[in-house]
Amino acid sequence: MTGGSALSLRRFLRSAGFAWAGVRHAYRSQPNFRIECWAAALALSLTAVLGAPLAPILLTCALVLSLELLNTALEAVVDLASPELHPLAKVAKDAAAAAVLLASLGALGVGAVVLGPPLLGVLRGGLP
Ligand SMILES: Nc1ncnc2c1ncn2[C@@H]1O[C@H](COP(=O)(O)OP(=O)(O)OP(=O)(O)O)[C@@H](O)[C@H]1O
Repeated sequence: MTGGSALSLRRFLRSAGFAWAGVRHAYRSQPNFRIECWAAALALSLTAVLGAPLAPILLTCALVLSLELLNTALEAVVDLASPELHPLAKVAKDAAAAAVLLASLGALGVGAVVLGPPLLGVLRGGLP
């Protein structure tokens, strides 16, 4: 490994460590993020057990969790910039919360379309 690529790997691992700290902070401080993590784990387990297509479920889980992390980041920035009540702070927080809600509703739809039929099949007869 050349000196340059060793340096890039170290930089990548350092950045990944910061990102992991963000995930741990969100998991500790945001009840909604905890629920979404466990819902994603459940959806991915069901996908594996039922032999359903993985890609749409994986992408949907990543979308919801990423938006919740961005919502957490935005809340922190808004609280830092505007600790007092301000109409623009409310717009920012509510719009970010709406993005998470919209993605979560979409995830429910994707889950129903992708996992619904094989789940019904199992409930009617046995594993596929
Ligand atoms: N600085 C502020 N100025 C104006 N409105 C705010 C401000 N901070 C929060 N709000 C509004 O008050 C309501 C509740 O805000 P809060 O921060 O408790 O959000 P939340 O939805 O409970 O999210 P979380 O529980 O993840 O912090 C939201 O409508 C939000 O937009």
